[in-house]
Amino acid sequence: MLTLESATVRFGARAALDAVDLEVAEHETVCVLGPSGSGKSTLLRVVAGLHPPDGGRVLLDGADQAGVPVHRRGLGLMFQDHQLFPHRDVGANVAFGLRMRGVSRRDQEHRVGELLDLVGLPGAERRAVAALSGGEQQRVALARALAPRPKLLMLDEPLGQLDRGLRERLVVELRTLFGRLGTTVLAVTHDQGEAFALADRVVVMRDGRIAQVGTPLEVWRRPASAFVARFLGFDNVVGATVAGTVADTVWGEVPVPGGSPQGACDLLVRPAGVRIGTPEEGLRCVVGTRTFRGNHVAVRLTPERGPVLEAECALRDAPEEGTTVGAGFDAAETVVLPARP
Ligand SMILES: Nc1ncnc2c1ncn2[C@@H]1O[C@H](COP(=O)(O)OP(=O)(O)OP(=O)(O)O)[C@@H](O)[C@H]1O
Repeated sequence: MLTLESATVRFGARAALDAVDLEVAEHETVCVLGPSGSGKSTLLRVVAGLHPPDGGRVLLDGADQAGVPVHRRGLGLMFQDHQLFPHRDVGANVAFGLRMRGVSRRDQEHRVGELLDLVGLPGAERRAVAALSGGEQQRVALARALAPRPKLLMLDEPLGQLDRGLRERLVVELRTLFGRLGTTVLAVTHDQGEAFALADRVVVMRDGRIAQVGTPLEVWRRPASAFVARFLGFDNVVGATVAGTVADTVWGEVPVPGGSPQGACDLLVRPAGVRIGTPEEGLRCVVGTRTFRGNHVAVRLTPERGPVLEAECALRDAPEEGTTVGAGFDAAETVVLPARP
């Protein structure tokens, strides 16, 4: 339904979007992720028609959108810079897009009621926007974006300003809602947790290019590069040379899954794949900080050689800070990443 063909946007000599190809299928939720400045908002703005591409094309249902203004693209926008109208009540905010399209007053009222039920704010039509909590305002903004039944809903940091607990709850609600409505969604977020919980596919961006596209599970299991691995929060990445099922690294020999690419590469060892034993077993390390994360502990280990290692262990197995332990590696939790460029 949405196709980007080699979409390019330049600011001066720099490409904020560098020949990006992307397809979003009908009923699909795609989340674009990436560090600050990687081009996420630029991608959304090009699709929305808020910024013309300097090269390439944007197609919606096969139709080239060159020259088509924002309000003619059939999109629902929920952008940070499209805040609610503070002096209008909830009903008037949700009805905005319908009024613009000349929908009759009766139909507007009916649709607004429907939308408010849908986003969990039944009967809120006459409430003042300023008197709503952040989460409620977010729901109103969503109802407003959905009201004209857009063919594509575009969200920019949809839950950005909300606190963590509320975000986690809303993200599940959104996913259920989009599934039920069959809405096609393109969302941008810098929060990986949010993207992974919401998306059918995630797009990881770096310097205006796509670093990886895949389902959350694919990207999580097999990051395409050291960049993606680090972006996902995996810091145990070292240079390695793989021969058979063994990677030679600064940490010593690390077992890797059968069928891994051979030769020079980057190697990711997930924290769950670092086993902590006695100093006689494996790589000698001094135990640094321990961070309690609900049902496990993240332990930072300083090995006798090579970069810091993060290990994950059960609460009762967490070693004392300052003690010396031995680290072993589990092949099932290692991923051979493509060679460095
Ligand atoms: N109007 C503009 N003029 C000049 N440069 C711009 C403009 N808009 C964006 N850029 C540059 O383009 C690059 C991509 O910006 P963009 O806002 O798309 O990134 P982003 O991934 O959305 O970042 P963030 O997460 O911080 O919002 C950045 O280097 C940014 O400085």
